Amino acid sequence: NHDVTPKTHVAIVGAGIGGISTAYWLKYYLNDSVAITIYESNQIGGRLKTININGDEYEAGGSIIHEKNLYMKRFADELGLEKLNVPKALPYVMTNDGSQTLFSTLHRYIPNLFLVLWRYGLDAFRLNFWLGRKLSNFIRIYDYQDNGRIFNNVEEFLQMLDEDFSKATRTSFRKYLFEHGFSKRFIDEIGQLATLVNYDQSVDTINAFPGLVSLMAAGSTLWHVKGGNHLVPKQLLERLLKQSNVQYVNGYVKSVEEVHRIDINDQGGNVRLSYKPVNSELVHSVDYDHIVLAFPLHRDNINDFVLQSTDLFNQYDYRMQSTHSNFLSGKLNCQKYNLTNDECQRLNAIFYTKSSLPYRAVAEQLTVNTNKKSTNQSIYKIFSPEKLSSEDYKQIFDNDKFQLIQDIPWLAYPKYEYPQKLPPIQINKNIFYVNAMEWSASCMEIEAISARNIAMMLTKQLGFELKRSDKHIEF
Ligand SMILES: CC(C)=CCC/C(C)=C/CC/C(C)=C/CSC[C@H](N)C(=O)O
Repeated sequence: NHDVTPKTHVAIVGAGIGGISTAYWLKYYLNDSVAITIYESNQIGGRLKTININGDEYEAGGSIIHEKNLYMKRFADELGLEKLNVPKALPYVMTNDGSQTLFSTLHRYIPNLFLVLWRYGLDAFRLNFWLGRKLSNFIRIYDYQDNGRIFNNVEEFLQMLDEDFSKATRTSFRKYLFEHGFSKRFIDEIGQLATLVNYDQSVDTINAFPGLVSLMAAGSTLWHVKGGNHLVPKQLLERLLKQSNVQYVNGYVKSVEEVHRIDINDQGGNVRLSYKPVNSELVHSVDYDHIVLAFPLHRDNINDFVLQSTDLFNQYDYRMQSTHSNFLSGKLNCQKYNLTNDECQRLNAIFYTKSSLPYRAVAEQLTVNTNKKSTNQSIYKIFSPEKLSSEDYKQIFDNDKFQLIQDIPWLAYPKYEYPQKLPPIQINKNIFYVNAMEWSASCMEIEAISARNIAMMLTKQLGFELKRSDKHIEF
């Protein structure tokens, strides 16, 4: 019933996948009893974005989704967005520092499975079996959430799925894999490749939970949204805005603070949000019942943002990992790997396992619309922790046969450590923090899981029944 006056007013700060899916789940549970205002100073989609090169779009932010990521799948299906599988068998070379090949899937006649078995022996088999079991434990989350189970902090989330997930946050990925019986070669190559490519950290510095998520991303069926993953938050927002009591404000939120009301009859909100619309210098203040922070709080932004619990954040040094996505056209230098012309033509990616190198991986890009390479020229994306020089590019491409199209620096994900300090999901009674969960491991699905959990916490706190999952929200 759209005439019902909302009982609670919620502000969501951030229109990335975390913020928009929080709005989705809040509407799912509270429908007309909630009024939502979403604030964003930048583009909708946050770290989900594409880049246009000569009329073709390529993923420039979060790019892959696992086949068992059921919330991302649900969103795409409800929006009628097409899911395109990431091709599995694209040939690649793995090298330590570019001077020699450690492993390659370029062989025309020997199946990759044999190559893997030859190099990694039984580790390759055990990995599949073991990861499969870990994945079954992870996907328990969907049943738990469908049945109304809430977790109050990140540690509880990990514990309820698999006790080993929580232990994993306290140890290095190298030690964890070693203790689970994997060989040094497997750890130095497969483990290292997975964590460097997905989180720009080595097996020695990252803790084992994001390590596991990286391995999940390296060895499974993955997909992306046709047209770009950012279409999920963008189109969800468009649909939500057609509902009653959902608003969007293009403004920069400067602060969020609790309001202490002296008069108990004073019915104003509990938390005050101050913001500056993007095209104005005027600061406005609005009171809300609840505020959901849907962007990462870290040591470089926490003090710009007045939050009474900053102490809680300052005592831990939460940092983000800065990453550059460099888009180039060019021709790879294949001589280093003794490849024939034909092999060089087929080569899709080079992965480097030496973490002190200035770059992590170079891969030819597929357009987000066709899932195919550009017909005009080869477009490559190189991940690097710092800005690259032309000398660096010359190590990868044939002589001067390359052109830098764009270097996109971004704060891509948290910098993980062990033991991992995990921020609170509920900062105080009325302020929630969706991105706390990305300090377990950062990916779209974990944001959507976190969003549902917060919507459930709020629904319960307001005294409403949590409905059992009946699959679809009605728009
Ligand atoms: C921990 C276990 C057993 C399962 C995790 C399941 C899961 C959440 C899989 C997601 C894997 C994935 C697609 C990770 C992406 S990592 C960040 C990446 N660089 C990106 O493009 O988003």
